[in-house]
Order: sequence, then structure tokens, then C-alpha cells
Amino acid sequence: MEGILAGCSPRVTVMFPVASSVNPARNRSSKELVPGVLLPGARRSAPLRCTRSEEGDDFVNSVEVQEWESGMSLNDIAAKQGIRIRRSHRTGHPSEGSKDEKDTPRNILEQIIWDKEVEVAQFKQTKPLETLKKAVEGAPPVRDFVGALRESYRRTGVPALIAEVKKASPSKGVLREDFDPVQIAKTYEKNGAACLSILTDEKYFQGSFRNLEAVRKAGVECPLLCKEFIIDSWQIYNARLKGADAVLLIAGVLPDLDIKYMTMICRELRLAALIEVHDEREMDRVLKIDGIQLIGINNRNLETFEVDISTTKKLLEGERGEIIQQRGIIVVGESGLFTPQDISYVQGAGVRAVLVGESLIKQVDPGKAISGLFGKDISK
Ligand SMILES: O=P(O)(O)OC[C@@H](O)[C@@H](O)c1c[nH]c2ccccc12
Repeated sequence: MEGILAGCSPRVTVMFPVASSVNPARNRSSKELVPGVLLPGARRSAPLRCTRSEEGDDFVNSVEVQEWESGMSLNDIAAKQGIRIRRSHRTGHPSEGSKDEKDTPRNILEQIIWDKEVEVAQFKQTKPLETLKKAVEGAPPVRDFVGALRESYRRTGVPALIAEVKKASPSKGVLREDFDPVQIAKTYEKNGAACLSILTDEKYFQGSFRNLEAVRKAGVECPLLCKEFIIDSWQIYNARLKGADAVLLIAGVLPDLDIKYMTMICRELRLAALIEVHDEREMDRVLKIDGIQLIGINNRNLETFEVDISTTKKLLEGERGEIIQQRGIIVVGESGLFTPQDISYVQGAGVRAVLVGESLIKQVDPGKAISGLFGKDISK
């Protein structure tokens, strides 16, 4: 199979650019995008080579690609899609004014993303993408994250639980001092969690890839979500190698083209992709992308930390909810869920799964806290 997209029907081999990093290749004309040849000096970690699929026709001719080729600034393209988070190495964001404004992150999410850029660049130097790709070929099989959610919902009649192994957060500080990720993961599993979410960001959440690996190796069977701020496809391969079955893609950070491209990589690696949205505009962008199976609605605004669980309801009302239902997309209600009333409220809005951290992890026994959260034992 040629290219990175093993699932694509091999009709035509094309080159395509990807919008998330400064790429010297973009100054070339599209005629120079020679099939089958990697552009020299391309900084993007993913290959600029792809086997076109049915959906790829649309992908390759998409407006974003044309904009990219026309030399539009990548921050401009992101801003046009309503993305407020700038990438530090991109230039020319319309709202960028003075030098100071360019050099200072405007909110915590932007700060996290700028730090992540530096971190990923360093990781890539020690472990190049090609090394990861080879290693992935021999990695153990992934577990069915989406299947586990469906099965749990069918069995219990309440939203499937993705329980989060979360030591700290930038908004709340340390949530639990005596933090043993493996023990917490095991008690979550025993008490009915369908899947687990393992935070891997070290600087802001005190998580780690060691935790992810440790939970996987400890014999926990629940599929695992790698909770990371993904800005580069290198991180997806890395997550797969460390034992993840699913990754998070945040629409408030990633332009459409990145989401499309990264979900294709996930499909190739058999990982589930949880696409996270927080407002109507992000939801509408995501609904325009084919093949999405899982959408997370984050009740927390990652720029301000405000939490409002009516966000979930608002984004599922009317036509949006209908489209989601028709396509069989599973919606995950994320953040700020504390009581059985909260769970029924989001279930009534249409969610089939919930992602919960704080309200479980802060309890003396986080596993036992699950029945308190749902108002019943969901382990049977
Ligand atoms: O602890 P809470 O409020 O139950 O939230 C869990 C989860 O939704 C939250 O950690 C989260 C949702 N999306 C994110 C993206 C990055 C970091 C963290 C998150």
C-alpha cells in the first residue's frame, strides 16, 4: 500500500500540503508538487504524499488547500475558521498588532499550545517520525474505544463513562495528592468505567506518557484515551506507541485541514479520534468533515476556564442534533459533571458518553464515587 492511508482506495497518488506548520514547500507552485516525491526541507512531520481516496477528491481541491497554496498565512487561515488560538511560529494573524502582542500568549490555551510546539520539536529531534512509524508496525493491537462506549451505553442505559486519570489542572491546581495512576485506573475499571482518559501533558496537568504506559502494562482492559494537546501528527504516532487506543483533537486549536488529515492518520493507525468542540462554530466545522465518529462537547472554555453544562445542550439542539443522530455519531459530554442530575441533563440533551475527572478523582475512593455520580452501580 502506497502512502500513509492504508484504508484509502488507491486511485490516484497526489501530493497535498498540510496547514499546521510553516512549510518552505508552500512557496512553490502547485505544479511543483510532484507525486511520490517528498518535498525537500518540508518541516511537517507527516509525509506530503497520500493515496487519494473517494473523500480525498474533495480534500485535495478544498478551499483550505487553495488558500495554503496561494501563500495565505497559516494563522490567517485558522483565524478565518474562527480559531482564536495562534501558533507562535506562524505569522500574520490579523489580530496581531505590536511585537509584544505577538510574543505574549493571550490566554492559557495559547500558552499551552506554544509550549507544546517547543516540546514536540524537541521530541522529534530525539525520535524522528520515521522511527516511530517503523515501531508502530510491531505495536500490539488497539482496543475498540468507540465499541466499548456503545456497549456500555447499551448495557447500562446511562451514558458510558470515560473516567479521567487526572492529577492536576491549570484551573484547579492539584486535585489529588496521593496519586497512583495505576491504582486509580484499576478502581475506575472495576467500578464500571467503559474507557479511561489518561492525561499526558506534564507541565500543566502533571500527567505523563509514563502513566499511560504504566496503565496499559498493568493489565487494565478498558480502551485508553491519550489526553494530550495534539498539534502535530508525530504526537499521534507517539500516542499509539505508548499504548493509546484513542486521541483527542481540539477543534479550537486545529484548522479543518489538520483535523481531516489527522483523522485519516488515526484511521490508518486504527485509533479512535475524539474531536472536541466548545461552541456552535466549532461544531459546524466538525460536522462538515466526513467520517467523524466521536464528538466531545467540552463544557469548559479552555481560554477562560468557565464551565457551563448547558453548553452541551445548546450544541445539540435543532439541526445539529439531528445530523449527529442520523450519522450515528457518539457525543461525549465533557467537564463539570458532578451529580446524577448533571448526568441525566446531558443524557437528555443527547450524549451517549461522559468524560469525568474532577468529581471522581477528588473523592477518597474514586472508584466508589462512580455509583454516586450516576446514582446507581454501573459495573454490572
Ligand atoms: O475534571 P472535569 O471537569 O470532570 O473535566 C474532565 C475533562 O473533560 C477535562 O479534563 C478536559 C476536557 N477537554 C480537555 C482538553 C485538555 C485538557 C483537559 C480537558
